Amino acid sequence: MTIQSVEWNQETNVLRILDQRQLPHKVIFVDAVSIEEVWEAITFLKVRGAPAIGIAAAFGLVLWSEEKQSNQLELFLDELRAKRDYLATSRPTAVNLFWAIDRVIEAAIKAKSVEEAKKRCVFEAIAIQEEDRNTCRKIGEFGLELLEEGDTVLTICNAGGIATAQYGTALAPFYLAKERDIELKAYACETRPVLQGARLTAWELQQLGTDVTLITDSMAAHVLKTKNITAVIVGADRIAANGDTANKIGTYGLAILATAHDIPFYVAAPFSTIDLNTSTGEDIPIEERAPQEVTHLQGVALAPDGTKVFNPAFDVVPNELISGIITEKGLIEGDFEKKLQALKNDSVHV
Ligand SMILES: CSC[C@@H](O)[C@@H](O)C(=O)COP(=O)(O)O
Repeated sequence: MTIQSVEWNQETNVLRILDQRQLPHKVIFVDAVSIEEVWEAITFLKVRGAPAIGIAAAFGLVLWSEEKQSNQLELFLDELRAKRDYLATSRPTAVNLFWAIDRVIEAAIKAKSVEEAKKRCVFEAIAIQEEDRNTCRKIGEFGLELLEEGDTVLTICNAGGIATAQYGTALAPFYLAKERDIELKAYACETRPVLQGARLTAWELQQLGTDVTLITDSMAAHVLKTKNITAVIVGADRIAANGDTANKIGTYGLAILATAHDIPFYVAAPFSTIDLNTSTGEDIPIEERAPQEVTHLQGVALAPDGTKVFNPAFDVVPNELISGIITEKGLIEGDFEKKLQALKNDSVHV
């Protein structure tokens, strides 16, 4: 059984969170018992990766609702909405956060009593997590169809099982390949400044028994030119209506490099990451994080005191550089705008 980034305990009302800041050296779980602790866990990257952030936030609302003593439904729902707004301030880019907490609110407002609203909150959060597991498995299946035995994939950041309910998005094909005894190889960009590639992807693929080679981000061009890379596959934090995709800083550069070397560049993401209310990548809010992430490495200062820093956590890949978007409904290619719109609220497949 793979490690779960977020696990809800129905008996104790505790949310167990894998503290991803401690990986790969320590596999430590922390217990969140309040909505504030969930906010803190998301903001400071104990839990990270778009789908996992959404799942954690949904359970954050559950934690609040389970604690709330009230018989007045309207008051309860007003406060729940305020807590939704509070959680929405934890990180700005991954749209799964807003999607998940809005789903919990939509479920709760159908209730006729506080008791029922509380039950609906738990039910919805569990459903979001369960659905994500199934969704990621399907992404893995569709992703694997693009690959053959012996292929090598380059990725960035960590879009793996610990960034989702299970399997991951960009890493999901590796899980499916392992089940089917198909050998795939991976190159993982270390992903400065927070090193999700080195700390998380290298660790996760090692656990899986996949042949993974770690490179620094600046080696990507050389590797794409010389290492017979079949495809670049990355995750996403938000996909705009026209297909422009925000993902971990460095992803845009990889898309340019993949295009220059005539290597397909795929985005793997669930439909919960597609935001039709955001028209283009220009409208996606890009999180800027603390300068210390750049000036320091694991607490050790690299730059002189007072160095000016720019630290955007994400960048945006324009749709024309994307060969296809691997979703739970299949591979989307071509006119993203039209196809995303048609598929988003529809049960049909590509
Ligand atoms: C399946 S996770 C997809 C994305 O959220 C992932 O690629 C990513 O960029 C995560 O950034 P992070 O800052 O670690 O939350």
